Order: sequence, then C-alpha cells, then structure tokens
Amino acid sequence: MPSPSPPDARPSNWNAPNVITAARIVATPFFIWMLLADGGEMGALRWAAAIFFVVAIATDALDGYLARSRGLITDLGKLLDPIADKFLTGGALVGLSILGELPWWVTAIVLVREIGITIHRLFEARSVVLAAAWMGKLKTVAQSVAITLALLPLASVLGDWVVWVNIVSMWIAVALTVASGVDYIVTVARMGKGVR
Ligand SMILES: O=P(O)(O)OC[C@H](O)CO
Repeated sequence: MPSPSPPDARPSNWNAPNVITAARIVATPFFIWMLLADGGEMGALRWAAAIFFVVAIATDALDGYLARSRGLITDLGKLLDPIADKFLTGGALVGLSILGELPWWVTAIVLVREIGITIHRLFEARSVVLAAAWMGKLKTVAQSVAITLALLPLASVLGDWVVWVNIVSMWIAVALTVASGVDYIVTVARMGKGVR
C-alpha cells in the first residue's frame, strides 16, 4: 500500500499576499496615468490618483500582515513586495517631478537608492533572499506619508502650512531613504564577512 505523501510545508508562491502584491504592480501604471492625465490641475483624476495611492499602500500593509499571520512568507514575496513598493513610490515621485511639483534631484536620489538595492537584492537572490529590514520599512512609511501629502490637493483647503509639512516630510523621507540604503549595504558587507 503506498504511504501517504508528506504534506508540503512550503506555502505556494501564488498565495493571497503575493497575488495582492502582483495586482499592485499591474495597477500602478493606471495610477501614473491618472496622476499625469490631470496635468497638475487638482481635479477628479488627481483625487482618484491620491486615493489609489493610499489604498495601494494599505494593501501593502495588508499583504505583509496576511503573509506573517498565516505563515505564507515566500522567497517570491520577499522579492516582489519591495519591487511593488518601489514601482508605486517611484512612479509617484517621477509623476510629481514631471508635473513640476517635486524637484528632480529628490526623485533621482530616491530612484538611485531604490533601483540599486533592487538590482543587488535580485543578484543576491541566487544564494540568499534578503527581506526588507526595519529601516527599509520605516523608509517606505516615510515616503508614503510624504507622497500622500504631495498628491492630495490639501493646501487649497487647509492653507499653506500643509506645504511646509509636506516639505519637512519629504526631507525626512529622503534622509531615511539614504540611511536605509547605507544600512542595507553595511548589513550585506557584514554578512559577506560572516558577521551577523
Ligand atoms: O528598503 P528595501 O528595499 O528593503 O524595501 C523596503 C520595503 O519596501 C518595505 O516594505
């Protein structure tokens, strides 16, 4: 009599958290189109783009929670989730710079860090999959807050002080982007030397 095959302990790559992450990647070009189509006019499409961004960021928290709480953490998820975050935040920053609402140097610093770390993470994945560190997650939160403030046409409703809050939040996001990039490089260097 054939013995029952042992249950596969590894979760499938195409589980709910990873499907949500992939959906975020597929939907991001639509967000960029809405942002640019409004031409900085702060009309309905701009509101739609801002709401899309907030919902997409919320699903980022949701898929992370689902993966951790249901034991659905996979190597694919560890690679895909940061890529989805970078595609969304990078797309928002490029869109804001194209619209003339954000200096290109801010977008350039963030893109260099994000693309550099992504390429390195994909390269390293042949031997070890490096999940996001706490500082990288904090950086993503700071970027999300700054971008949300930049996307929402709040200054016309609440006053110019919102602009200053946005500028400060963007500085914090850029500082954390650089700091978490350095943290990533130091961690990888220490791993290379066998230090944990
Ligand atoms: O800084 P990274 O590249 O590790 O990515 C952080 C993630 O986006 C956090 O969800």
